[in-house]
Amino acid sequence: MTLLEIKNLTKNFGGLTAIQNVNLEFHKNELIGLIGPNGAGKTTLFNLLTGVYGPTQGEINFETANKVIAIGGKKTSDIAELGIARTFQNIRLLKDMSVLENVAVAMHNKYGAGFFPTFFRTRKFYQAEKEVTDKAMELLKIFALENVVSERAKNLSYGNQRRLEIVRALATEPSILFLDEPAAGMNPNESSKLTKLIHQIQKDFDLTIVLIEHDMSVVMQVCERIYVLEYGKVIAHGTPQEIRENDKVVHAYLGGV
Ligand SMILES: Nc1ncnc2c1ncn2[C@@H]1O[C@H](COP(=O)(O)OP(=O)(O)OP(=O)(O)O)[C@@H](O)[C@H]1O
Repeated sequence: MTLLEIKNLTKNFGGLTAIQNVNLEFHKNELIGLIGPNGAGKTTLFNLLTGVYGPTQGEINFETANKVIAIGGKKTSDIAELGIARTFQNIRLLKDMSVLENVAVAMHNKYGAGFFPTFFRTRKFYQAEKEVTDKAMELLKIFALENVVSERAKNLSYGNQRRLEIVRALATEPSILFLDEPAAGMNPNESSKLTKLIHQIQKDFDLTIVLIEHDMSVVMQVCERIYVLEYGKVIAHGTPQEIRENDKVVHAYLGGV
């Protein structure tokens, strides 16, 4: 079943067309890879899907609560509220806050107790606070971060910062999660562990995950379907096996060598 559909999507930056007439769809509960050479338009596509940019042309339709909503050009916060979450290529954490606080802030909208209970510290306030902490701890455990909950985010290792970013995105209880190079900068062992974890959470949380990743072994291992972008266009789409054997893809990556 289609969760998110993109129709004839185009994004121009002045004279440069970063996304050109792209059509694609993401289904419920699948893990999709988005690959392509540097500058192909992968991050721009994520930015269009999460409201960082508005489209120059085209439609982005997202299904939620049995309704289809056009989200192209909507504000980032409105899109997040609909159940669309993401991580960034450059890690964006609240660096001076603790690991637990980072997750709690991300959950704030969903579990916030409101002004009155918060100001007067009512039972509802303490109940909401406990709910947030329990839920945050549950997620942090899955990502093996439960022993560093009091650390400031900036003091975590690079790999743990990346994992915390994913926890923050999951804390918003999304139905679709966009991960922009989650394993970038990790060593092969860390990267392989994270890949398995992403696969696991996609199943356990009934999530749709779209993954931008340069490491082909990662993409080929876990993704059910793959879209390949080059110069802002979809040049191929299919199963890992089909993509591996696609001449256009081989050409795009190897430059016809
Ligand atoms: N805000 C912007 N203003 C102008 N040009 C931009 C902007 N954002 C992206 N571009 C251009 O759009 C094209 C696509 O960039 P994008 O970052 O989406 O590619 P990418 O596939 O994510 O690349 P990489 O794998 O290197 O991260 C590039 O030519 C880039 O320079």
